Amino acid sequence: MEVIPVRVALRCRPLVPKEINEGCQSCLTFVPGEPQVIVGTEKAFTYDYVFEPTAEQEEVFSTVISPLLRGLFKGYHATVLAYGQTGSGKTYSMGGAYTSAQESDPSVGVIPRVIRRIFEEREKKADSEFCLAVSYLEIYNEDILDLLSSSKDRSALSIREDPKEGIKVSEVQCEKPVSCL
Ligand SMILES: Nc1ncnc2c1ncn2[C@@H]1O[C@H](COP(=O)(O)OP(=O)(O)OP(=O)(O)O)[C@@H](O)[C@H]1O
Repeated sequence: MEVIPVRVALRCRPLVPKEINEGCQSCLTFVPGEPQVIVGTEKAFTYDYVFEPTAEQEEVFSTVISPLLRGLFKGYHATVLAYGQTGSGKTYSMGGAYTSAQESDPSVGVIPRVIRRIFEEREKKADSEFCLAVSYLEIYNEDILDLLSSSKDRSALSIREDPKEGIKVSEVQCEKPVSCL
């Protein structure tokens, strides 16, 4: 059987206070023990994982992200894509609204948890050589912006296809330690 290297997780967030005040109601039913939701009364959708509103960040992380991190340390690439309409919880799940003061807070999301785990793993594997680098891009109104750029008026970057390196964003800032250069 062909292995599909893409997994889809559905996370349903709790109603936010504004929705509760407006009298909104959840329209999803969760099928116990199955990664399946029913919208209304009859439309059923099945995913690789389904998280109910009560699921906490730790559960999402240990179920969906931890296997990717195990793969990462065996040399595989990993991509996590948050997709959903505005207000559906992408920033919350990815942990984009995170400050260093909240580092150990159970509410922190995927990104700070991944970073913590990578550094912990690096400590454990003292016999391996690591090179950690980071870039941070935003696509806004179809423009690609470099969030690590300190220049005040960030100009949009372009995507190019390099015969050797493949598709890349030219001139993106990549923060890496001197030992990796
Ligand atoms: N699992 C959750 N538990 C509790 N609150 C949540 C959860 N997911 C999202 N929220 C809350 O719902 C609101 C909207 O979430 P968020 O800002 O993450 O949405 P978004 O998908 O990033 O929206 P946008 O596309 O507009 O940036 C926020 O107030 C957030 O705190």
